Amino acid sequence: MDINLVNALPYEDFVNIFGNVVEKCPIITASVWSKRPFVSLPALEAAISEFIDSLPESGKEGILRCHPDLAGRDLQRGTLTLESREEQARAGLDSLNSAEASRMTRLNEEYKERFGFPFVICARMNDKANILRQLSERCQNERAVERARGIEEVKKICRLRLQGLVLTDAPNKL
Ligand SMILES: NC(=O)N[C@H]1NC(=O)NC1=O
Repeated sequence: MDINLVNALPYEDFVNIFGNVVEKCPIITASVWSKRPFVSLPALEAAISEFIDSLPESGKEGILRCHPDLAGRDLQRGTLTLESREEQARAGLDSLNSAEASRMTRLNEEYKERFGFPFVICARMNDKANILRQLSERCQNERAVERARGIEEVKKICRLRLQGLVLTDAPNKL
């Protein structure tokens, strides 16, 4: 999809197509529509990033809380968003053995208990062993470090989702 086409979209279509580039946060997409025209895809990405950075810390934590656990209840129940389902499958999180699954559940709970938001990592850039290792290591961090780290990961997920929508000929939601 050409950037000129993106810029020409009415907000209903823009939100419909790009509303989940940040998981379950269509308000971000709806807000950056006002910043059109974007000179390029990275400019659209930068506008999203700036919006996120402008939020208070509670808002950033809110974004993290919109993310499903990795290999969690939503995956088991089939209630993940399409994007998250594909990302988690790509990292092999839909085929954990029982030892891996129980370790993931225990560490996810420990992480949420400690920080009050879920562990977020760009699943497409990691495999399951790496995710488990980072989950265990990041449980040891300070809350502010983890908040910032989680937001960095949200931005990586967003970049890959945007690229998937704009740089491919994948059918969009129009
Ligand atoms: N918890 C978490 O990191 N979830 C996200 N990660 C990712 O790549 N897709 C998601 O939904």
